[in-house]
Amino acid sequence: MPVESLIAADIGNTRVHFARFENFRADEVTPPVSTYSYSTYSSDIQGLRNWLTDATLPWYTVSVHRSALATLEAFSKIEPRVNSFTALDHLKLPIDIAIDAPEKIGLDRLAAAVAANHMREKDRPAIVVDAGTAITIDVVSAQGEFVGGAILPGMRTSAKALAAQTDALPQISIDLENQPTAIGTNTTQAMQSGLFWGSVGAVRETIRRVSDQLASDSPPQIFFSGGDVNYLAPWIDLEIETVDHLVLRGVALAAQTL
Ligand SMILES: Nc1ncnc2c1ncn2[C@@H]1O[C@H](COP(=O)(O)OP(=O)(O)O)[C@@H](O)[C@H]1O
Ligand SMILES: CC(C)(COP(=O)(O)O)[C@@H](O)C(=O)NCCC(=O)O
Ligand SMILES: [K+]
Repeated sequence: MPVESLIAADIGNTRVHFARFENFRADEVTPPVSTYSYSTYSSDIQGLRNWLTDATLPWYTVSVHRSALATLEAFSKIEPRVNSFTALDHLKLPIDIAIDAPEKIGLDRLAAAVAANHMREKDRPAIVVDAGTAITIDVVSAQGEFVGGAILPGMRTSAKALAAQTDALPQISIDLENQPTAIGTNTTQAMQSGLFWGSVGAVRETIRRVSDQLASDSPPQIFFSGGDVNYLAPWIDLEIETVDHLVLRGVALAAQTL
């Protein structure tokens, strides 16, 4: 039976994203009617309560952060507007998985792949880029199997690593709104340049290598999503499709199959 109205949650390492879907249709991968997010570390449950409507709905989640999942699950037990709470695992996500240890795959990666698999043109493989705490670049084959991908640090994660691993480099804030000058004339600018343009180049090169390895008859369709997508995507110089809430849409699709 289709689950037309539901709450989907994507519990990431920086933010937890929620979406309410109404009149969800799998054939259209209907976008959410409303979204909310809180920090993974502070879990603003009161803000979540305020965001909820009066409707009592079933909840479905994917998580890559255990304590934030535990916090949300505890909330679900005391909140009357949570009808049911399903933490999806790889067996409940509707996609064939062709990797070494399917139970170890990040469920956000898998949920995004579910959505991309649904949205891609038949016979074209999909490459799914999700830019958050980590940047993940994953592949759905032309046959619709999740076949693996690549994981690299997100820009803020790389910035933290530079500050932590050196004596002299400061912790810098990453200004994603303004693209940095390539030739930095001070330490902060130099770090900003390397982090930003390095990430752009890393993503582009990885997509190129992945495409080469796929060697598919039809070119892969490239989907971009995640909190930092709007900063990264304009610089990739490839035909890409930016999709809001790809992981959450994958969760909503999975709910239809349970
Ligand atoms: N310290 C921070 N302060 C403000 N925003 C941040 C900070 N760290 C990350 N962000 C933003 O939070 C968002 C996290 O992206 P998201 O896709 O939700 O990642 P994840 O799934 O890893 O939690 C990004 O837009 C990122 O730029
Ligand atoms: C790679 C990730 C850390 C990305 O997390 P995110 O940036 O969305 O917070 C997450 O998908 C994860 O914990 N994966 C587990 C290992 C794997 O996917 O192979
Ligand atoms: K990510």
